[in-house]
Amino acid sequence: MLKEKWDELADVKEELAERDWFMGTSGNLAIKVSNHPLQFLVTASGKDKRKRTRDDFLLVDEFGRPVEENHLKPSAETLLHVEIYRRTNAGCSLHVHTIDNNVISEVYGDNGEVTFQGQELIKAFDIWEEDAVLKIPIIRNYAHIPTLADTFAEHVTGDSGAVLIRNHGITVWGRTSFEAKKILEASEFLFRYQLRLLEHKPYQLFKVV
Ligand SMILES: CSCCC(=O)C(=O)COP(=O)(O)O
Ligand SMILES: [Zn+2]
Repeated sequence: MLKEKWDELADVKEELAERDWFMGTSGNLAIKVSNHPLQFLVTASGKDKRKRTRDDFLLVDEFGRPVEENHLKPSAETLLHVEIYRRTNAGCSLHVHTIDNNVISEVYGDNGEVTFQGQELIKAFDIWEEDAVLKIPIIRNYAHIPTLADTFAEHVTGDSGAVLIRNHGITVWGRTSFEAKKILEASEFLFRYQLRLLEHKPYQLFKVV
């Protein structure tokens, strides 16, 4: 099981690396290994996530502490992943910093959320109604990680979802790694679309949906 989950997360990491979503060692990924006790694999802190090595991940418990003595440190943002696995049935959580998610988070940061409507890719969030509205929350980037995790946790209300951290990045989660990746890719598509749209229709910024 552990080996299977390790390989699954390593494959996701490789795919996100191909998209160049781990600039400057940023980003962290996690995958649940067991429910009782709650244990998940998380990326080791400060690594170049474009490389595939035997030190890429370590197993942590429900508090984000390494399960075994280890020379590796869990991601500095492990507590955000902890909140996801404690509160939901998610199986995988992904955090990346991109230019698009940072710019979107700054443009709409004062609103506390960014809203999308009338875009086909909203369906990737399992929202199928014709005029459905997708809201992605934007939270403040607290340097104190327990405070960041507490603020983040307020928005972790379902087994899949996405939260932007202002001028920092996005964290998404899903029941499976496939679902988490789908939500991440769809979010980044929507962010790029919205930013491109603003170049052509700047007044869209003030449109209330
Ligand atoms: C160098 S990026 C700053 C830390 C961060 O936001 C991040 O995503 C990576 O931290 P980690 O400890 O998971 O490597
Ligand atoms: Zn980060």
